[in-house]
Amino acid sequence: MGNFPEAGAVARIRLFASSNAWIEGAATRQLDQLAGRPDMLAVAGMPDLHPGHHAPVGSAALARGRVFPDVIGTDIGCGMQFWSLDLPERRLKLDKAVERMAVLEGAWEGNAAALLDEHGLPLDFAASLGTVGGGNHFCELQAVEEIFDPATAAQAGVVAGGLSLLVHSGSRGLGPAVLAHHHVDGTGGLPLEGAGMDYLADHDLALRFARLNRQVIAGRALQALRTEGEERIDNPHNLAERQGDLVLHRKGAAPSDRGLVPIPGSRGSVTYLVEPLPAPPDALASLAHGAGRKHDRASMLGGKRQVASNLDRLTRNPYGGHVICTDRQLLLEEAPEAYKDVTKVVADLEAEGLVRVVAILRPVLTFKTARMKREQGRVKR
Ligand SMILES: Nc1nc2c(ncn2[C@@H]2O[C@H](COP(=O)(O)O)[C@@H](O)[C@H]2O)c(=O)[nH]1
Ligand SMILES: [Mn+2]
Repeated sequence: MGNFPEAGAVARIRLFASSNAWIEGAATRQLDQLAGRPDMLAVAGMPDLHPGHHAPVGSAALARGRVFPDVIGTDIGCGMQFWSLDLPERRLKLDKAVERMAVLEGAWEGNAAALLDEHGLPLDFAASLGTVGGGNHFCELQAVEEIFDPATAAQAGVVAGGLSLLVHSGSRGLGPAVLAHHHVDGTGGLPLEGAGMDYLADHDLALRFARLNRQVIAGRALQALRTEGEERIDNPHNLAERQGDLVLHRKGAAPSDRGLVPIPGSRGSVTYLVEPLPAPPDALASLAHGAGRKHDRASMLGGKRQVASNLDRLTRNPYGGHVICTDRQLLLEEAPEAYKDVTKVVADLEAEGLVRVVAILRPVLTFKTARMKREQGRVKR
């Protein structure tokens, strides 16, 4: 992982963003606080950096002999899964697809318990396997906008006129249960020996649950679209990775050591498919995982923006595509304007020599889950 200062010394901090990148002071302060935790060797901030609960989203942190569950947070294993479809864009019947993809709102009708059992995973959250979950999770059908490197794009099944699916979801109820079980007060984390290893064992189950969840969601979407497809990329961005006595934490940071990486912007902007380049050790084998939030949820619900938005506008995208989401509040919170400009984020990664753009994809149909009725009621009060 490179030569970093020894534990006890000041951890190295590196921000991979241009001076005009949109990065809040609160996020850089969180990056400094992360670097000040015990046994921390190095932290990296990506251009999608924004404030998180216990650590900034868009960051990676390397520690010796210690793991920090609160840094990874509740949605352990959340990530992006990319599928190529055997359906050319010219054969897509968008109206039918909009109608059929709505099936994702309900529970999966398959045998979740049997599948989890087969994968050696706990059954406690079987009911949510194959569901997208709320917030900024999504399942999105995408079309090819531009290909810069056809040979590399073909490795991910991206060809002119083709369609792909990007699934963003995590470990549903399992991640929060794992964090609650290994709760630590304060910012001291857990020593790797003992309690830290116990956490990592449960964390790994949540990581595997999250990947399986994305696979089931993709399978349901393919069935709804009456097509077949192939999983090409699975890139988790909330995870801890142990390498000997080192622990690499990623909080909303995409691993750059697993092949091509999709970097989505929002339901109203493009996704970049990038190839990671050999990077300096300071980057901690990580990249931006998206555009990153520019405005928090509360400010997206504020006067001006809300007045200007009707449901029709909110459920269309600038490319003529559709958004399936029956929850107006969520549509506002997750409006494209809530996010930074993904083109600038990717330009910063390119300028830092971390990636090369392989292709650009545009959103055709985005599915977002409506909040549960009970939750909606709580928010309104
Ligand atoms: N293509 C889409 N991208 C989206 C959508 N909603 C959010 N996003 C992007 O994904 C990341 C995910 O962030 P995370 O911190 O929740 O893991 C976010 O930063 C946005 O850039 C969408 O509907 N479609
Ligand atoms: Mn995520």
